[in-house]
Amino acid sequence: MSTQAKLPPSSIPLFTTVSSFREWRRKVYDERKSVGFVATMGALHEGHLSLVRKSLAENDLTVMSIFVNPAQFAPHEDLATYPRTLPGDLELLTAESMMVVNPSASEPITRKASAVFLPTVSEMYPSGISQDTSAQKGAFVEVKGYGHQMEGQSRPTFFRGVATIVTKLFNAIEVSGALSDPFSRSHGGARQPTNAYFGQKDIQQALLLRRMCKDLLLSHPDPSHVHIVPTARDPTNGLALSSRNAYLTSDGKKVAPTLKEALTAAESAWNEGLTKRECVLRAEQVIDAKRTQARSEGLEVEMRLDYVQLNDSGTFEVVEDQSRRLGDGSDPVILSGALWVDKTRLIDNIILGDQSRILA
Ligand SMILES: Nc1ncnc2c1ncn2[C@@H]1O[C@H](COP(=O)(O)OP(=O)(O)OP(=O)(O)O)[C@@H](O)[C@H]1O
Ligand SMILES: CC(C)(CO)[C@@H](O)C(=O)[O-]
Ligand code: BAL
Repeated sequence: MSTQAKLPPSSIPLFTTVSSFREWRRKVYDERKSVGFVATMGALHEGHLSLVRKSLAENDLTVMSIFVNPAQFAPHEDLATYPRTLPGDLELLTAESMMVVNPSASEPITRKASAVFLPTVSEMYPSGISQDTSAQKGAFVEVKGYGHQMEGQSRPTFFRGVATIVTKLFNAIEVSGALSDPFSRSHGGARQPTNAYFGQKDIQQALLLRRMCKDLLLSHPDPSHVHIVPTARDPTNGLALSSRNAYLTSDGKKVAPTLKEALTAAESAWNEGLTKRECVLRAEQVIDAKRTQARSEGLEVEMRLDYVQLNDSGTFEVVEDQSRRLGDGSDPVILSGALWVDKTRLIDNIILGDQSRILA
């Protein structure tokens, strides 16, 4: 099944071309299997594995893609140095298994990941890909009006790159199932994955992708099959797990949890009824205090706050004050932030209001 000589050994089938992947997908379509899809850039950690576990629990089969997508990195960003750890990733994924009770079988069955899609850059971008958007050729997907706030303010070309690659990945898993087929109808046509799983850590990305599925009238997944899974954290200090945490120095690791602490302080301020400005001030105070402490302890680390923001989770528009009431049936508010620790950019968020309206 493996189509590339240099791939590490793997008991999970690996596919590097769209055609070989689709062949596999067609076969499982014919076998009437539901498929869960977890898109990643590799360098796997517990956060990725939490998405895999949810998919294993909810689908017959689980597929992961590992692809470091050049189009979502700006020219000055870390495409060249992004951690690439395929052998370790495959070991972690292979170790994941889940017992599930299948009503049609007498014994519980064990589910494991069923396939990994590892395309090359030229497979995903047949017209080539430049990180300079003005030099790009080919088709791209933009979700207008939802990509310039929060992360998009600091990374203006990021969401265009993400929306484009995720559309391609969804399409790569397409099979031409007959829409008249009853199984196909109940699974939205079986042309794209049954369920897709994204992490809350990248909340704007996940919500924007839901919006994209809605606006492009995608049926597989339709927006209700785009699931958002809570952020997995380091249990000792609350730091959101992230592949880029691997860049942190030992001093950097000591201050990295400050972002979550700052957001928690802002959350308390919000719960006291304060305005956005006051909430942001609280967060900044936490970071300033940690910077002072780090200096006094002789840590060699620089911290620079990129932003702390409050945004409506439906529109992404900035929420200025409590006149935007929670609990009145309206969309929750996202309290999010980005912090540079030396050259590592950390992001995190807290959902204010009814999380169940977003996480599912
Ligand atoms: N801590 C986490 N908890 C839950 N999901 C996560 C976590 N970290 C990443 N994910 C999700 O895993 C998927 C793949 O993410 P990706 O491969 O970019 O990893 P990452 O750790 O977010 O990397 P980076 O450091 O580049 O942000 C995304 O849907 C992302 O939101
Ligand atoms: C969704 C994604 C795999 C697209 O490249 C990436 O942005 C990520 O890993 O979060
Ligand atoms: N986890 C989001 C991918 C990125 O920052 O490029």
